[in-house]
Amino acid sequence: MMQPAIASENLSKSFGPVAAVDGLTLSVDHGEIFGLVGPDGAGKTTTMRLLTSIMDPDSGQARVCGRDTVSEAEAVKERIGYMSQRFGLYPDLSVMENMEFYADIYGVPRKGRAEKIERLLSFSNLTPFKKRHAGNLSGGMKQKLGLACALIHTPEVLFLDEPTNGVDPASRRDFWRILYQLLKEKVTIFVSTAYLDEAERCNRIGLMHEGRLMALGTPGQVKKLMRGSIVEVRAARPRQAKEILKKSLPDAEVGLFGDRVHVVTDTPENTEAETIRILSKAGVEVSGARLIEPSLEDVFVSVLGKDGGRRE
Ligand SMILES: Nc1ncnc2c1ncn2[C@@H]1O[C@H](COP(=O)(O)OP(=O)(O)OP(=O)(O)O)[C@@H](O)[C@H]1O
Repeated sequence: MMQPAIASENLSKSFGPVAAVDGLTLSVDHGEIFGLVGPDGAGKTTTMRLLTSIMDPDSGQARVCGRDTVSEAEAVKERIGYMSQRFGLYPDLSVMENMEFYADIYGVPRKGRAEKIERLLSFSNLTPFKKRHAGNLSGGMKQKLGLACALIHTPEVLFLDEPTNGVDPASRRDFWRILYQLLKEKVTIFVSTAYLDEAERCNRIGLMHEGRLMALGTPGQVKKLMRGSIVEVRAARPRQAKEILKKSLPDAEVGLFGDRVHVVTDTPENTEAETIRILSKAGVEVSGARLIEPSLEDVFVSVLGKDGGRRE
């Protein structure tokens, strides 16, 4: 039987009193795109560092491409690509020179190297910019160059730590198109993100909070973990509507999602009518209340608590 691309068992790492990664057990198959989702400080970066053999765990173990991340760290590093949050691009070097630099670092053979760089530049739509200094690229283009550099040695597994953080929506879509192309070429992708719309695009996701996996499965399976139903309320003054509903419905969970108020309840039929009644009585104009399918964001709030699970 083929080994999974990534397999970890009870992987743990603490920094003083903080359990950054706490008993992480998961496995990712070849050709899969797996999303690690969680708020800032959840332990995503530490997980990446453990799986990419940059840091050793305190306990537990992990195998990547069939190799142990501690005793066979070099073999792991040869087979993976890693784009960290502070991926080192050289601003004074051109796009092309950055690629050359990483090709040297990874020991990519001279023979066939030029073709490979050309192919990666074209793949990431950077060919027209190959002479431009990396420092003068837009945020989205920098991320694409980072990706191209992480792919220079044809890795089997690609680790991407919040690759689209702070990138505009159009560039994020563009970046994901490239990731899907890579999947077609049978690269396994392990990506962390704080964006839930991106999590929806993964084959499977792990929801991480305070170093632990709170949920693991396809986005559809994770959504089924949601307790209760959601009534979405559209009101003229959503913030005020949220506060009023919070006070009037102490047993329900009330949150603001964009300009909509979500009320989590076990009795959706009653709640639909009740929210309209409560808000109308308080003088807040309501244009509708209806039962909706939970999004991953709803699940996130329901699993992690009202603050979204941020660790200070
Ligand atoms: N080198 C370190 N020394 C001390 N504490 C650390 C170190 N690295 C991480 N931590 C702590 O471990 C916890 C998890 O951090 P980690 O960076 O893995 O989370 P994250 O989910 O990647 O968040 P972010 O997106 O902000 O990087 C945090 O409380 C963080 O402060």
